[in-house]
Amino acid sequence: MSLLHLERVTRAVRLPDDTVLPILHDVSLTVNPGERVSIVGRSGSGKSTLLNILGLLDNPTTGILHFDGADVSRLSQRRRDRLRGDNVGFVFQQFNLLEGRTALENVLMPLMYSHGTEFWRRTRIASEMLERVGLGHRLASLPGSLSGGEQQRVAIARALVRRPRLILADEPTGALDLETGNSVMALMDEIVREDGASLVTITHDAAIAERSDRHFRLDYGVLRSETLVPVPVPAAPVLPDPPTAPALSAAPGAPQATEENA
Ligand SMILES: Nc1ncnc2c1ncn2[C@@H]1O[C@H](COP(=O)(O)OP(=O)(O)OP(=O)(O)O)[C@@H](O)[C@H]1O
Repeated sequence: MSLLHLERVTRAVRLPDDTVLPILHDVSLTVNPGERVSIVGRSGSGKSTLLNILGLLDNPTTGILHFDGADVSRLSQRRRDRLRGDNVGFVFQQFNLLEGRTALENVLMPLMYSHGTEFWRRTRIASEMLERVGLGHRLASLPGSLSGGEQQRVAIARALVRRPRLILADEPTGALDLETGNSVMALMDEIVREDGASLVTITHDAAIAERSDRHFRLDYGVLRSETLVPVPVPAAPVLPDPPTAPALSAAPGAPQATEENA
């Protein structure tokens, strides 16, 4: 059974002048357990609107949205919130960590809504998750004292600490340099794979999109499946052959070896 299933989903908003602005048009998408999907699209194409629907934060205006076989539109707000809390983790471009709280306290946050053993063992679970992202030695650090890559690793630990079945990543490398972004994505991929979760990544970056199993493009609210052309690896520069003769004697104007100066 699919984890997430959208069929002919539309989303429109009513503007203050009472006109209706359509944002998403007949979006159909199925995400299977363990699958990694990327969505690219220009600014204003409707990515955040779609992400809010995928993450059960917002309802479609029309169309079908099923999560793990359940028709989300039929659920009460309380049950939908619980379904989201138990099953969905979010990773954002700007990390969205609580500034006055330590790394450990940030990762503990989602566990405050857990139940039973998960709740009682929460400090240990959060510490282990921070160890898993390589930050076991920074439990007491405040976000402001961590680098961008470290902050995103805390955010990943927070998103994954309840072992969600779906992770939604919105431009997860957007605030990081290329190298840090790649290592953060590699880490997230690894944990997502180990936990068997599904990952939906929204990105502008073709190299990040390439990591996914299936690729989509959102254009003016229309979602299309896409075949990615691999990002070309720049060719190594061609270096001139090293000089074979001693440079000094070959250079114009260089003193010639004579009997006097030899
Ligand atoms: N509540 C709203 N009221 C009015 N317009 C809205 C509302 N929500 C979204 N829009 C409009 O719908 C379009 C899509 O917005 P959305 O935020 O989903 O785009 P996006 O692809 O995430 O953009 P970006 O990459 O710039 O964040 C935009 O033109 C936006 O102004």
